[in-house]
Amino acid sequence: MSGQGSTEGIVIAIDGPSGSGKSSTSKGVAKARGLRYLDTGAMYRALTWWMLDNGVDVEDPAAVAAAVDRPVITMGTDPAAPTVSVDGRDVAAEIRGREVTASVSAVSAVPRARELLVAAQREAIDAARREGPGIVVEGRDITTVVAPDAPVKLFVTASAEARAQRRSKEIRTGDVAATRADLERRDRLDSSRAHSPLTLTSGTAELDTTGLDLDEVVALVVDLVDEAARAAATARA
Ligand SMILES: Nc1ncnc2c1ncn2[C@@H]1O[C@H](COP(=O)(O)OP(=O)(O)OP(=O)(O)O)[C@@H](O)[C@H]1O
Ligand SMILES: Nc1ccn([C@H]2C[C@H](O)[C@@H](COP(=O)(O)O)O2)c(=O)n1
Repeated sequence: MSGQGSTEGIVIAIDGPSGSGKSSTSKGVAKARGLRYLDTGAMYRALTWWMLDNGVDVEDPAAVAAAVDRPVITMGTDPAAPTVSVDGRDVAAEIRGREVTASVSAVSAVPRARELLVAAQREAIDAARREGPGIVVEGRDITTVVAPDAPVKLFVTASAEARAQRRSKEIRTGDVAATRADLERRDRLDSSRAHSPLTLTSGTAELDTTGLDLDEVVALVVDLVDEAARAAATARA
């Protein structure tokens, strides 16, 4: 709850390039305002993990499309302890591995994969709205495709160097140049695919976090959420 407006049922849509801080910011905002949190990148990663584990050729879009209905992906949306499982198995660690990271852009470019996951994401949003608290959803096409009518839409960015430095610190590698090359490769693929590419469109505010620490970014976004809640309360009065 904010001072004047309720955040009940609110949807916050956040997109941005790899490693820009979408997950950390989304979790921080969701915790601060008692909202749920949905990491849609984890859903594409879980699907990719299943494809690799089942010997599907992830570079073959027809093979991916034919298998896409088979795994059951389940997401836990508590921002303090988000979970991701495939056919009942917790895959939180596996989906962050090198192999999945290298293949996830190919799988997420397959239209049938997007169709299924977007439908699941919209169901999660509807459930959160029905049950009260509202939700922060982050990914690559949330502001454009999944929830284009969300009252708060943000495109979180940071320079490639800042993103590479942050990610290198997180995964404890000194090879910042290789980390940067990985991030930039994924950004290129995710921004140039034919279906639902990562794009900043009008109506979405860009937030460049290059010179800001995480607490500052979370505080800025919480202010935007409270402002949207107040505006909604005023419109209802
Ligand atoms: N404003 C910030 N200042 C410093 N570090 C940050 C900031 N925002 C995020 N980080 C750190 O940067 C790393 C990447 O952040 P995060 O995982 O939230 O990015 P992401 O956009 O969700 O990445 P991906 O798209 O790969 O899932 C994490 O280690 C996180 O703690
Ligand atoms: N809404 C989304 C979310 C993610 N993806 C794809 C593209 C990313 O490279 C990959 C992994 O996401 P991350 O964990 O880095 O956030 O999943 C997408 O296409 N659409």
